[in-house]
Amino acid sequence: MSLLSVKNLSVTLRGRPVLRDVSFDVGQGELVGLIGPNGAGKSTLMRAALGLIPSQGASSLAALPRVLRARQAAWMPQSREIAWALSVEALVTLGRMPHGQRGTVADRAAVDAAIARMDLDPFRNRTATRLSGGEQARALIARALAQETPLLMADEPIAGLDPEHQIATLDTFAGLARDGHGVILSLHDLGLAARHCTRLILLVKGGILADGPPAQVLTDDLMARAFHIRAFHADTPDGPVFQPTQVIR
Ligand SMILES: Nc1ncnc2c1ncn2[C@@H]1O[C@H](COP(=O)(O)OP(=O)(O)OP(=O)(O)O)[C@@H](O)[C@H]1O
Repeated sequence: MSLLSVKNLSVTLRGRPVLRDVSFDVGQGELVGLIGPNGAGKSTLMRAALGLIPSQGASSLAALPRVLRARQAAWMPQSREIAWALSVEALVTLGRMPHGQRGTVADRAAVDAAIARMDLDPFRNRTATRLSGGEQARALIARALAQETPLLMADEPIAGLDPEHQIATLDTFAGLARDGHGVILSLHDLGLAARHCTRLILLVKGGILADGPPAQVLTDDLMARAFHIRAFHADTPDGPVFQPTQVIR
């Protein structure tokens, strides 16, 4: 079942085309990594697909009324600002708002599960604005998890996390996908993308250059064209290893 369908999505910002005719579908069980150079349009694509900025073309999510959209997709933007001095538990509980936030057993279970999944039990009663950058990021991911939506979209969710929590967060997202959710996240770490994502969409200059399983996207040719890099890759008993090694000029 398709959880998001984007057709010929285009965005122009201040008179400049930033996204051109982008089309793709995301279904249950997919962990989709959106990769591409700085400025390729990854954030713009997610924001347009969510209906947060004006666009041409069609997005099944953007077409939904706001409350239904918030029940369909949780969103973690790139900016990590937490405005209010709430406890971590209160912040995560905000994720239940699209469901009515009535403090039901289901609400409390979702909040508890999200806090545990993001390893935040020791921080539960701490003021979120007084946590470190990575801890705040984990609290915001927990808020998105507590929303319990079919689709989760996150803009660079693992940037700034330590290696343990980067891997644990991607394992959590992979687990959600295995449970039948869809996950779309932008990320710059191609090694982690290779290991954890079921599919990669490579965006360059506002258009899709490649879309498929990691092994079909992280090729020498596409890496040279998109990023001007060469990389070492190998299949190991622990899974694929992909390490960018040098810039090609
Ligand atoms: N509000 C805006 N007004 C004008 N141009 C913008 C605006 N926001 C983004 N852009 C431009 O749109 C392009 C795509 O930006 P976007 O943030 O989507 O890229 P990205 O792939 O997410 O980049 P990064 O990897 O650096 O986060 C960039 O060239 C950027 O300068």
